[in-house]
Amino acid sequence: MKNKIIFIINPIAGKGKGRVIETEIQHYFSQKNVEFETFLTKSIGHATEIANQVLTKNPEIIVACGGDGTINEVAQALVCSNVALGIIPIGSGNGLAANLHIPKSTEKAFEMILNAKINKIDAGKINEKYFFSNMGLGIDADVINNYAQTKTRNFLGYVSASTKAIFNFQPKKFSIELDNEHILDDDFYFVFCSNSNEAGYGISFSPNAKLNDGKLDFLAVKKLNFIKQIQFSACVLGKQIEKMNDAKVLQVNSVKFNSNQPKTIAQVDGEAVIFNQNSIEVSIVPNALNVIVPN
Ligand SMILES: Nc1ncnc2c1ncn2[C@@H]1O[C@H](COP(=O)(O)OP(=O)(O)OP(=O)(O)O)[C@@H](O)[C@H]1O
Repeated sequence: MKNKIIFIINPIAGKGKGRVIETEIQHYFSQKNVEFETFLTKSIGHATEIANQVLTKNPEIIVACGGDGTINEVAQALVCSNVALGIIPIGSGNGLAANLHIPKSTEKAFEMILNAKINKIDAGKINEKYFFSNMGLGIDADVINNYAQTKTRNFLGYVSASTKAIFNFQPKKFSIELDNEHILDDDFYFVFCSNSNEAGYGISFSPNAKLNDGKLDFLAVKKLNFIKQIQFSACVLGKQIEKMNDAKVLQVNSVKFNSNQPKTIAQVDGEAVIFNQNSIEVSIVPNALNVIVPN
């Protein structure tokens, strides 16, 4: 019998898929020659707690069943360990899973876990917290904070959260240091660091990002008028953001953000995070995580 596979399932992820996946896992894996266990998350942060607890049982693989938020919580515990992260993408956006080409079909994703082909990917670090897909402090952070307060966890929920964010948006004042040198001091519409080339729903603010290049893809866009905001959206949808004159696109190792506000509203892997600090440091940890990928 192969070593243990642990499944950590977010029952509220996606469009209710989290509620049925446990039965599918039990049905599929009980027919295979593997030892496995399933756990359901109860609240925000619980997936990290479970992952830390089950690491003491020396599992071979811990599988996050959910979206980018659940993957982030499970992977926090696996950074720089030998345990591989598996992903069953049942979230609503599934940005990281899309970049890794993880099958959307549950059965194909199960097969992938059994094949256990492992690649190393980098992790981003924002202060003491890891991210694997992206983080942002601009209008995206407002969208995600609005989304966190809605009950509609699907694309329509993002549309409604985005509309609210656009109409209420106040530019964010930051002083930005890139690789301890470049200084940008301005009011920003968008400030973003990415490890992955997809943010979810096929949308990308960093189409050239690679998960294993040891670099962060940085994007900053100064405050924009309404027409330019439409131009920004068109460039993002066309994956041509570097062609926009107002956009600064760079690959870096580290970024420091300073603001004159006592707290900083961020989105980290699509989840709302509030830092009670005005100084945010972002860096990259190369080859930090073993991830199961398709053959
Ligand atoms: N039982 C639970 N009740 C409420 N929230 C939960 C529960 N378990 C986990 N969560 C939280 O649900 C949030 C959303 O999870 P996740 O990102 O995996 O799904 P999603 O938002 O549908 O997918 P995506 O991020 O790909 O759009 C996470 O912040 C997670 O901490």
